[in-house]
Amino acid sequence: MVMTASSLMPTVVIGAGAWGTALAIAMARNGHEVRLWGRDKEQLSRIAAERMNSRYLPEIIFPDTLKIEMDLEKSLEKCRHIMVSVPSLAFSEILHCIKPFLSEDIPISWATKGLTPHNGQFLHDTAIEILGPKHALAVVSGPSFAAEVATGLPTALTVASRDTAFAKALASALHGPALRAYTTEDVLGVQVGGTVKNVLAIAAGICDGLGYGANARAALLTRGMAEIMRLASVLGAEPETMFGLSGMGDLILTCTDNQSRNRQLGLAIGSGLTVDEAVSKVGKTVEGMHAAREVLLRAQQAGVEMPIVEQVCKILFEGYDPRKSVQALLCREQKAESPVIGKS
Ligand SMILES: NC(=O)C1=CN([C@@H]2O[C@H](COP(=O)(O)OP(=O)(O)OC[C@H]3O[C@@H](n4cnc5c(N)ncnc54)[C@H](O)[C@@H]3O)[C@@H](O)[C@H]2O)C=CC1
Ligand SMILES: O=C(CO)COP(=O)(O)O
Repeated sequence: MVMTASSLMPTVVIGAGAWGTALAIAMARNGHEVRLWGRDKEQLSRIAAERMNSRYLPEIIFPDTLKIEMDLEKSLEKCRHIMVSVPSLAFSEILHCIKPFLSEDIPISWATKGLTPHNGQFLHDTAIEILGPKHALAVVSGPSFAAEVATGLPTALTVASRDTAFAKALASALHGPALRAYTTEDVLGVQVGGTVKNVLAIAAGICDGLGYGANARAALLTRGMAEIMRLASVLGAEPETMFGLSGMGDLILTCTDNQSRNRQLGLAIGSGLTVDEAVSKVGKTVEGMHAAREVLLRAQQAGVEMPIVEQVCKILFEGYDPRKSVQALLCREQKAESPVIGKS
């Protein structure tokens, strides 16, 4: 059977946070039958009664084709596609939880950005390890704040899958008057960009919180991009992907706009709060905080220098003074500017 947007319906979106809800709304606005499930039953009942997710996306009324699903097991029996949108910390737990109810022809996508905690795996590898090799898998990524997508502001996304039919069908399910969805086969590249940019957004927030100005921010973004490129190329991703929506696009968005929770954390640290105080001030999902150490470890294993990521780790986990970290970056050995492979 040819895979189309309609053949992916009903889709069950797992994770009724900001992004899961926004993606469910986007597909439902295109007339697709979508079910939204979250682990908090009380919150789900409230969403069902109000026809909106007032905690994360207030005032956005759900389209009629978006239904709330209280019983995950039952919804999995009927669905034709599952989209996971929980934080990376919960990703493998969710896959273990749904696995017993899945047949192998059900395609799975996720919008989670980050790595699997403790082993630092990319989520695609974790998905294969848990679910086996038979499911079609896709990653949704790109510069996309949930609130703007839910409001219907213009946005472009990338759908990455080794299964081109699935990528096209999912892109078409998401594609609407204000949402443009592109496809790529570079699953690894899309995951590298979406993961590392969160760590760099913390760095950009710190830099701005310290009041270091626009020149410093531009330098940080550019050198941060060089770090992404180096890691991506050593891991085997396509360099072009880094210049696309899921790489440079998301790096620019997250490092420069205060809607980013990663940037918010950095801003709070840069303005003088301790890391613990900053975490509780932001009080939301901050993926870069979880990914930073794992990204650095991967870079070290691959022999890639990522000085900005390294300083972010020192600030987050070793109590380094952010001013001293910036100083350490500025004091690095003088060298030719080179964002290319193998150089630093
Ligand atoms: N918010 C945004 O604009 C965007 C978010 N993302 C990514 O999407 C992922 C989810 O982020 P958000 O929706 O923003 O987070 P959120 O904090 O708004 O919501 C997360 C949801 O996951 C649920 N959850 C947490 N642990 C769970 C578990 N063990 N089992 C089931 N549900 C669990 C929470 O109850 C909550 O409903 C993250 O990886 C984030 O980087 C990607 C693009 C845009
Ligand atoms: O990934 C995002 C936008 O593309 C959301 O960024 P934050 O998690 O930093 O809010």
